[in-house]
Amino acid sequence: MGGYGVEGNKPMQPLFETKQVKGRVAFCRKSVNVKKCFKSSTIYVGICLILVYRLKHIPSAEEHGRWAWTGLFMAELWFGFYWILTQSVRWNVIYRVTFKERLLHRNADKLPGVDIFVCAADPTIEPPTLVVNTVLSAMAYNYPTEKLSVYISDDGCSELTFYALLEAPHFSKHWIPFCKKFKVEPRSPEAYFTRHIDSKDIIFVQEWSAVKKPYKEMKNGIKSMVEACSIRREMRAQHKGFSEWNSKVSKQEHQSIVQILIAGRDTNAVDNTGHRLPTLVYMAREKRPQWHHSFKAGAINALSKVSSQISNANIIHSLDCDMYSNNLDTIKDALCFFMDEERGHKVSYVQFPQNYNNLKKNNIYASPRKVINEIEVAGVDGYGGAFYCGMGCFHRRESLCGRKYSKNYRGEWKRGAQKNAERTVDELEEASTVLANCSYEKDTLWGKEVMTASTNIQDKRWSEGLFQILLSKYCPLLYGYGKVKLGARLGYCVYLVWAPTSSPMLYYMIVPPLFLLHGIALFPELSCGETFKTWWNFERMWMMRLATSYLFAFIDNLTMLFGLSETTFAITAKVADEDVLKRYQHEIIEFGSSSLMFTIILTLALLNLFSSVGGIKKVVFNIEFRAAAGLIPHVILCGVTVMLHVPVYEALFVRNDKGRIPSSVMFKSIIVASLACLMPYLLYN
Ligand SMILES: O=c1ccn([C@@H]2O[C@H](COP(=O)(O)OP(=O)(O)O[C@H]3O[C@H](CO)[C@@H](O)[C@H](O)[C@H]3O)[C@@H](O)[C@H]2O)c(=O)[nH]1
Ligand SMILES: [Mn+2]
Repeated sequence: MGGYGVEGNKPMQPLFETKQVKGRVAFCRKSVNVKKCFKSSTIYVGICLILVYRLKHIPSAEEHGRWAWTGLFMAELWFGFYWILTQSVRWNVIYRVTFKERLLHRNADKLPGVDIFVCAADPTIEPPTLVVNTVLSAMAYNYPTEKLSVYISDDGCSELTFYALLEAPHFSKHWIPFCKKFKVEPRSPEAYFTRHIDSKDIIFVQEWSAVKKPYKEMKNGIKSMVEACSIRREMRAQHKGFSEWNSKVSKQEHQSIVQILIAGRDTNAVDNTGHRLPTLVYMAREKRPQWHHSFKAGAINALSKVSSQISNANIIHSLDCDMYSNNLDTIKDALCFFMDEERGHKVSYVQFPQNYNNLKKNNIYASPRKVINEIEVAGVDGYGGAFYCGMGCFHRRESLCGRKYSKNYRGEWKRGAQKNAERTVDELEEASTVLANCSYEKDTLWGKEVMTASTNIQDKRWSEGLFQILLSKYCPLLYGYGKVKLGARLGYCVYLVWAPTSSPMLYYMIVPPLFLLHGIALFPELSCGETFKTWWNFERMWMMRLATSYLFAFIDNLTMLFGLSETTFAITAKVADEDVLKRYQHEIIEFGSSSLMFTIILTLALLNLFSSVGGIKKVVFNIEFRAAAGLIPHVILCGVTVMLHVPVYEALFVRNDKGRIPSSVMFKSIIVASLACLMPYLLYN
């Protein structure tokens, strides 16, 4: 490229800029000041003092509680370590700003092709309407449609999902021009139409209704098909694709299917205003019981091969079937990073933050998204690190296919699928179907280089996968040594150690209450932004997550390590029944299932309740005040735990909706908690 980095005689302006969050300690975006710095130093000193105290006062071998004391020391050591990890991502938070006008000004004629992958896996928990909405949102991105291709991977191999996708081309003819004309946001029709519109512009209101009508028809059509659980005869006859679904096809076992629903170069595939529609492809990769399908990673892998035959775009963007971009220009934002003349070649992928749009004010389930997105991800970025979170990521196809970074390589943006210009749709389908076969990867590097990345299900799956990375040769602390800054490596570890952190937390929730009941002191004698509720909810959920999901993940990892079990991928449900939604609106937590998770939570809650009551009794009636004083911190610790668990007691004693704790869980927990309470008596009397 002639005159690289220079436009005319002036130096070229960058396509993105980096902004440092002012001050060094970004605990919270706005309040960055000396007070916070002071706070973190005090916490640090506090942690050190606790550890010193523990070491100096280890009970002698004859005294009670020596092992418990040592255990608490270990737990506190771990918490201290964890706290230091979390600090690493708070000292160098940066934000990136893009300049899309400059991008278009300099690259209008050489914008690259973009292949968007949408993954779906189960037609019951990921309803076809949901999938089709995500697909439509991707088709309607504000980007030249002839450069856009949307691929859907259906791991559920469901003809209902296929049917829903056949509807997408029709509706997109209304939807895409409407979006472009009125700069609609978000571009998922469902999300858009459920919003309240308040416009006096008559033309807009008319067109709004004119688009909503076919949307409703499409939605109802899909709904009735799903309810009937089968495709009507006359529908089947309309598309050759249905012939793939014969009696032998099941979710676990079937041949590969590739159907091009809109061929991008088909000049008849245009919207209502005569503009070309983006390419749309349905794929269900082959599944055979004897081949491991590697879950979502396997799906992405198959999609990248299939798409290489059809559109072969330089940029790959992946979305989960329940997600959509809330910004119409997301693609251009990503391109500002890839196409920056100075630094673009150093960028292998661009990850956008993932958010949920129905979080309530007090965030009852304490989704850590805000902290992750606004601080931790940006904090790791400050050290030159980047998270890959799955959906919402843009990759260079080349780096996804294993090309190694080289200082001088710039890549060629205008590539694309010219090689396919001569082939017919049938030929393309045939060629790419082979690529979605299980055996295609045999003895090749496909899929071997890709690591299978592995609410409660999500927490467990994540913490499990992350802990696996910690134990693997890719552990950032070691693998990144000399390549990535220490700050980033520590930052990655904040997540990787979720699962093992469950042990010290459980220890803290079980041992001190038991010793309190028995009157043995384990603590020194007493000498304590967002809504308070949000913070409080956060502490509660953090405790519960550690004690359940992360614990399960920890155990699963250990059993896997010893070859006793295999990786699984439990897909998160994307629909909730109305009752549940109503309770969620009122910020009431769900406990209404008899899973082991709730038994553990309730047992711990009861244990702490019993112990606090017993402990308070001891402190009040203890004649020797010095002995009682040592118990006061216990009472406080258990008291705080009890207060954190108030919603659990409510769900047990007060509530009578369907989200309350089932009696089977209650009985189990009472028995276990009572037995645990008797333990100190059995041990020490
Ligand atoms: O065998 C499978 C299993 C899952 N999926 C798809 O993978 C996506 C993620 O599954 P989901 O159950 O929704 O997981 P979440 O925990 O909600 O997803 C988060 O966590 C995943 C990793 O655990 C990331 O890949 C996602 O991008 C991220 O949003 C969904 O679109 C699924 O359809 C498949 O395609 N094949
Ligand atoms: Mn999901």
